[in-house]
Amino acid sequence: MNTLLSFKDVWVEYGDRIVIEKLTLDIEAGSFVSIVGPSGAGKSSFLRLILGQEAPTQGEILMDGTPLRAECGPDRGIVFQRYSVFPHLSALRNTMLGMECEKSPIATRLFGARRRAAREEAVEMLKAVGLGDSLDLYPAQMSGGMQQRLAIAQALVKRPRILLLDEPFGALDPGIRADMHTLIRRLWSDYGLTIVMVTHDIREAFSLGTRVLALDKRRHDPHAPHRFGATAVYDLPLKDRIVHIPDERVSITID
Ligand SMILES: Nc1ncnc2c1ncn2[C@@H]1O[C@H](COP(=O)(O)OP(=O)(O)OP(=O)(O)O)[C@@H](O)[C@H]1O
Repeated sequence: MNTLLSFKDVWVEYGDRIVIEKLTLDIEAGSFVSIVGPSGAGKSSFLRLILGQEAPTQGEILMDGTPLRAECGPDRGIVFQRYSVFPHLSALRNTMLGMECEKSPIATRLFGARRRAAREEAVEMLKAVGLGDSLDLYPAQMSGGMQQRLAIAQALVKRPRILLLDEPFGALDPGIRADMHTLIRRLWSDYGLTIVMVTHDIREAFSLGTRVLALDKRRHDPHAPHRFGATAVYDLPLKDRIVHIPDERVSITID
């Protein structure tokens, strides 16, 4: 087992409200972890911890054995249910922007050969998500499914190792969802990603995940619901969907 992330007795508290408590678990490189749980159980907080947008109140999170930096890095990308993309930019500019911000944080614009290289990478990524014919469209001219494809391209163009998905398909029609499931499986495999996905759809959790993790409170105080936080109450590994780990990148086959 090649552990990518380790949570060691992690707690998240906001003032006197405990949201996550005593969370200890490892996430294997190349796995696809589905996170389920009731509303308010701390699923998005869990993603924010991995993203580095938030630091644990207690405990520690290790990535490759070293403490995770409490800042968003290019090694982690995220896709939300909606509104991830910029409405005033075309699909191509939306996809290039991530690279421009990273490589030119002040001007957020690249020039000359670097710009041409970024454009090529963005076009490749848009092709990979099925938007090769929509480079010049603006989000308002796209369907919900196309916008989510764009959000995925935007996250993946920075070549993250970990892709975080926060109910990414929740707002889509069932037929489009099925297409998106096929897409995300392919990208997971092609790019050797480790995926952590929050979903309210239990079927989706089981059909995509190599592991399903349920976050919920083990203890309730009806007079003070904020006193206890959620932790991993179920942690179910699903068949052998993870495989070879050549070098550091991971290749995956799905049975
Ligand atoms: N910055 C914050 N300050 C105070 N409380 C917060 C903050 N962020 C989240 N919370 C609280 O933490 C709890 C967990 O929120 P979180 O969004 O992680 O839950 P969730 O499981 O993702 O919920 P949902 O399924 O409804 O999206 C909620 O009670 C929320 O009100």
